Amino acid sequence: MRIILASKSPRRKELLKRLDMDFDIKVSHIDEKSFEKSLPWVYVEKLAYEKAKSVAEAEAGNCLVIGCDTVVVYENEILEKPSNTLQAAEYLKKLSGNKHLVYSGLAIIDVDSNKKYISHEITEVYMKELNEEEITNYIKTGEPLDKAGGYGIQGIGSIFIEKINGDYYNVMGLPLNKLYNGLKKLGVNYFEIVK
Ligand SMILES: Cc1cn([C@H]2C[C@H](O)[C@@H](COP(=O)(O)OP(=O)(O)OP(=O)(O)O)O2)c(=O)[nH]c1=O
Repeated sequence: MRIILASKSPRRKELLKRLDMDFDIKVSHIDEKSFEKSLPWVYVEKLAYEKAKSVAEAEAGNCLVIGCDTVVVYENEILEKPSNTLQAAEYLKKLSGNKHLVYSGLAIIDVDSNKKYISHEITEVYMKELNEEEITNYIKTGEPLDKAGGYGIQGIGSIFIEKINGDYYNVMGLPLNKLYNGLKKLGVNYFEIVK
C-alpha cells in the first residue's frame, strides 16, 4: 500500500521516517489563511482534512494520504506560524512563564474506499519565563519562524520547556500514537506495511 504524506513540514517527514515507513511526499496547496478560525480542535481537524483531501483528489488506487495541522493555543487564542520576527516576539512574550496547549489535527484518507479517519491530539506545554534578551537571541537563531507559536520543542526551543503533559510528538507536529490508532481504525496493520 502506498503512503503519501501531504506535508512540506520537515518535522513530519522526520517523524514518519523514524517509524520506518516507506512514503512519498506531496505538498498540499490549500490556502490556510482562507479558513475561519473556530474552536481549536475544529480548526485543526478541518485543516488536516483539507490538506489530505487536496492531495488525495489527484491520487488513485491502493493508497493512504496523511494530512496534519498544528497550532498553539494560549488563552483561547490560536497562534500559528508567525509571519515575521515581530510577531514571533509577540507570541514568545505571551507563552513566556505560562502554560499553553498544542493542538494537532490528523486526517488519513483511504483513496480506494474513500474511508476517512479524522481526529486531534492536545498536549499541555509549560514554558519558562523568558527575558527580552532571551527572546531576541532565540529569534536570531531563525528557528521560530516556520513553527506554530514561534518555537520548536525539538530544537533550541527545548531549553525553554519546563515540562509537558501529553504526547511530545504532537507538539513536534505529528501525533504518532493517534496515527497508529487511525491506521488501525482504517483496517491497516502498521507492522504489515513496514515489513
Ligand atoms: C509547537 C511546534 C510546532 N512545530 C511545527 C510543526 C509544523 O511544521 C508547524 C506548524 O505548521 P503547520 O501549518 O501545521 O504545518 P506546515 O506549514 O509546517 O506544513 P504542512 O502544512 O505542509 O503540513 O510548526 C515544531 O516543529 N515544533 C514545535 O514545538
